[in-house]
Amino acid sequence: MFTSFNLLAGIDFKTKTIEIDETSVKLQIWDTAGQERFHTLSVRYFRGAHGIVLVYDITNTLSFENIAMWMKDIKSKAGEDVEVVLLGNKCDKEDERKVSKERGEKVSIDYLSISEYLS
Ligand SMILES: Nc1nc2c(ncn2[C@@H]2O[C@H](COP(=O)(O)OP(=O)(O)OP(=O)(O)O)[C@@H](O)[C@H]2O)c(=O)[nH]1
Repeated sequence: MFTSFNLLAGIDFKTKTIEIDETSVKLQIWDTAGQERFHTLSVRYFRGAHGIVLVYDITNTLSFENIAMWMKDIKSKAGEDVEVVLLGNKCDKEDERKVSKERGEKVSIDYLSISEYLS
């Protein structure tokens, strides 16, 4: 279970402790808003991150097009060793898909297709 704190409008902070190879690992997860009005604020949290998960909505072309902007910011503001994963969300809505799997896969980072509802 996640312990969740809503620090500011547009930023959620969650912690979770998991076991990996009998070692206890505490995850700190910053959930920043994708909306334009929170963009500058969200980018501040890139610095010091070990991993960044970018999520777009497969039924919304604009949300995919925004990924390029986020990648640019990650390149300039996050550390060089940061791991980036791209998730195409809402794959339960295949009939409403606007962004092809191929477009998602063309972005040169790890790509996965997911659904919050089918997990
Ligand atoms: N069908 C479907 N709906 C989803 C899925 N994931 C999220 N939603 C819906 O999409 C809407 C937005 O979800 P949020 O989790 O608020 O999205 P968000 O990316 O955190 O939004 P921001 O933080 O404002 O950028 C909600 O109505 C969710 O119920 C999914 O996998 N499938």
